[in-house]
Amino acid sequence: MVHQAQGQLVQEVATGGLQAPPSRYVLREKDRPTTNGGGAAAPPELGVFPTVDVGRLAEPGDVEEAAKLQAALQSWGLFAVTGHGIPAALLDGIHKVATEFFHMPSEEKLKCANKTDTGEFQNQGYGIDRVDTDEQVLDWCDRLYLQVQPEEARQPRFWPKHPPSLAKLLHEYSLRSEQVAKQVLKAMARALGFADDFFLGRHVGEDMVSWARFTYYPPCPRPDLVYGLKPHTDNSLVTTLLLDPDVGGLQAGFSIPDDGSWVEVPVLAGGELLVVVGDVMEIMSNAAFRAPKHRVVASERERMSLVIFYLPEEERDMEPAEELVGEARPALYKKLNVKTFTDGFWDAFALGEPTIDFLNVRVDDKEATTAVSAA
Ligand SMILES: O=C(O)CCC(=O)C(=O)O
Ligand SMILES: [Fe+2]
Repeated sequence: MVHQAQGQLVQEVATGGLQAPPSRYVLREKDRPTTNGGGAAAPPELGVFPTVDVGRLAEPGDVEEAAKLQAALQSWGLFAVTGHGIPAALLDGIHKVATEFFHMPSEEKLKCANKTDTGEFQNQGYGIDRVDTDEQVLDWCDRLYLQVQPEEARQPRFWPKHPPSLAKLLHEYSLRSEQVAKQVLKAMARALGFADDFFLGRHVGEDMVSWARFTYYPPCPRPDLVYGLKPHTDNSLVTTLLLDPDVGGLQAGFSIPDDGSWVEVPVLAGGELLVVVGDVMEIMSNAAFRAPKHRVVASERERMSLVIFYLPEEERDMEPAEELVGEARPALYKKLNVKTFTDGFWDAFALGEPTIDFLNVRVDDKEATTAVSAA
């Protein structure tokens, strides 16, 4: 339920020598990042933070790299990617220019505001994430959210005209990022013993939809009291992230050991991208791959990240691939429409709930037993 009042830009809240975040941002004590495991080193079960070379993954004979991907998917569900061939100047350029965008006066940025022509909130554009209730604890970030693919679905009114190179750099970066996402999806198919076109082509279709999210985390006077971005799993098959090369804050949440630990994702300063498995992949793979929970802890320094989410086309249905369902492993998730899922993501996100639980997508044990015995 979209609230009438959508709240202030965090960047405006954060100006003028603010001593502490206003109460709308302050978490209950039990949720605060410092009292809740607050970014520990990885437990030994997780191993070192995984890095995969996508150039090597493209060579089907490279079993060593395939094994690294497999291990990364079974442990963290997210990993750094090297060997993508994206020029450092492009990565650097898009990061700088997008940061410049957030440094421009609000008046300029609000030309791309996340409002429809009649002033209603909509996901696309510049602003804060959707506010649904007065009780919702707000995240310490502003964002610019844009549909990137298919190209004909882009809505130019939300694409910044300033800085002038931003749109062109986003376009160039998105072409490169798409190649990375596709390489990873092909390798994930191979990791399950299928051909490259198992996800891309067969279960996802030929054309993916993609959304870019630039997130700006203004300097926060008390990072221990707020979330930069609340815990969530991504609404995607896979997500590529260009993290801030200087300021960390992304943390992954694990249930090993089962104490709600949060583990720091390292700052990637060598031109690596990060790839994260999303909910849609968890469903389609029948939980062969799981979407990791993650969150961002704010900082006293500003931070900017660029994320691209890859999804199947809206009108398609998603469900566990039939090849991954059998007597030994019944379908763990129900079939549902991609658009229903992505719309549900925003409702769930505002509540801070996982979309899969919010939309009741999991098949419960009783249903699973009935489905198997009926088959
Ligand atoms: O800013 C980051 O590092 C992560 C952002 C993120 O998880 C998201 O936009 O889904
Ligand atoms: Fe995310």
